[in-house]
Amino acid sequence: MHGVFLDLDSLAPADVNWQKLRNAVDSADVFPHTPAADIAERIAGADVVFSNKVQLKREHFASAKQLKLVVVLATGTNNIDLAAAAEFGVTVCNNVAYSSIALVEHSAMLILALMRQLPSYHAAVQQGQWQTHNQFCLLNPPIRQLSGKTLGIIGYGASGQGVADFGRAMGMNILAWQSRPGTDAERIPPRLALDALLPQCDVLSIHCPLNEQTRDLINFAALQKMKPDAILINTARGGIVNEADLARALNEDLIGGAGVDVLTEEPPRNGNPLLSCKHPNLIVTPHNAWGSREARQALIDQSVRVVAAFRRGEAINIVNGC
Ligand SMILES: NC(=O)c1ccc[n+]([C@@H]2O[C@H](COP(=O)([O-])OP(=O)(O)OC[C@H]3O[C@@H](n4cnc5c(N)ncnc54)[C@H](O)[C@@H]3O)[C@@H](O)[C@H]2O)c1
Ligand SMILES: O=C(O)[C@H](O)CO
Repeated sequence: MHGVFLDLDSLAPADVNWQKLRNAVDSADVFPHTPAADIAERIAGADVVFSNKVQLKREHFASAKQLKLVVVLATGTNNIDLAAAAEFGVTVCNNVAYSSIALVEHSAMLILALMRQLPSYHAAVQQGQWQTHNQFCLLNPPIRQLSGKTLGIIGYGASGQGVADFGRAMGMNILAWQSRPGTDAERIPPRLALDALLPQCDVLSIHCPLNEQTRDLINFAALQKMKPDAILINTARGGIVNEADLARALNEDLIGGAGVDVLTEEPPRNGNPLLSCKHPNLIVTPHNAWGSREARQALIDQSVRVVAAFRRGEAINIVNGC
């Protein structure tokens, strides 16, 4: 079985044991990254393709005659044409819950930083405002506690449940919006329609996949329904939140702040409304919520199991029903 790694460097492989995944196939071509124009040629002789964020489209599945398996080195599979893969008999598997702890820690960091106005206070100290103040402390803009506030979760899967647990530990009330009914074991909190959820949230955290149902889910109309001091967190995918609408909502003080780890274009070579937005309570991180060393190793370990299960004829983590 011949494997092709299209974007190994996206895993920052230097401090993890990725060779065990290389050894899960009989032979391999390993590319640190792959420009779109080179994909077809590189995967032409592959039985298995490993991709984190390289986009695999219909034309690639049509031309890669030997391809049997795509292992997405991520949870999100929005970079893969899943229907086309199924049409050409290619199984697509992802990695589940490997980064939940990292995601929860990153989301918690953003929630706390924004509720406590960390960007403004950091800037104030750097600009010398504390040094020249007539009191011993700075208390403007207002600092808010989490206890007693309402945390809304969109997408109550691995990371959504983990962020809900963090919220409960902080004394928050949890509400969730989820596309499917949950099991008792998942302890899904009251499920509300999105329109009913939005006005109640002090913090809204997004944890659903990007797909045709969730694209632009949080648009200007949705943002207008939120509390004027609400905090929006998106560690899921760019495109679920309309970025121009979010920048406008921040500029017009319709919400109190936002923490965003993901953008529609990554890296954002062509600019982005959120990168030019100067709102004092906006934090943008470079899609690295998942990226702890522990999570990257867990991703590799799980991918080894995915390949081994496929080779045994007992595929796991299938996302395209094939
Ligand atoms: N920023 C990062 O570093 C990072 C890391 C891991 C995952 N992610 C993204 O976060 C997403 C969630 O990750 P996860 O591990 O919690 O995945 P998960 O599959 O465990 O949970 C996703 C949940 O969303 C629900 N859902 C699906 N469609 C929905 C819809 N239309 N409306 C509401 N809920 C819907 C699913 O039923 C599921 O419960 C991934 O799809 C991925 O795109 C980002
Ligand atoms: O979906 C994921 O797992 C993250 O975006 C990291 O690739």
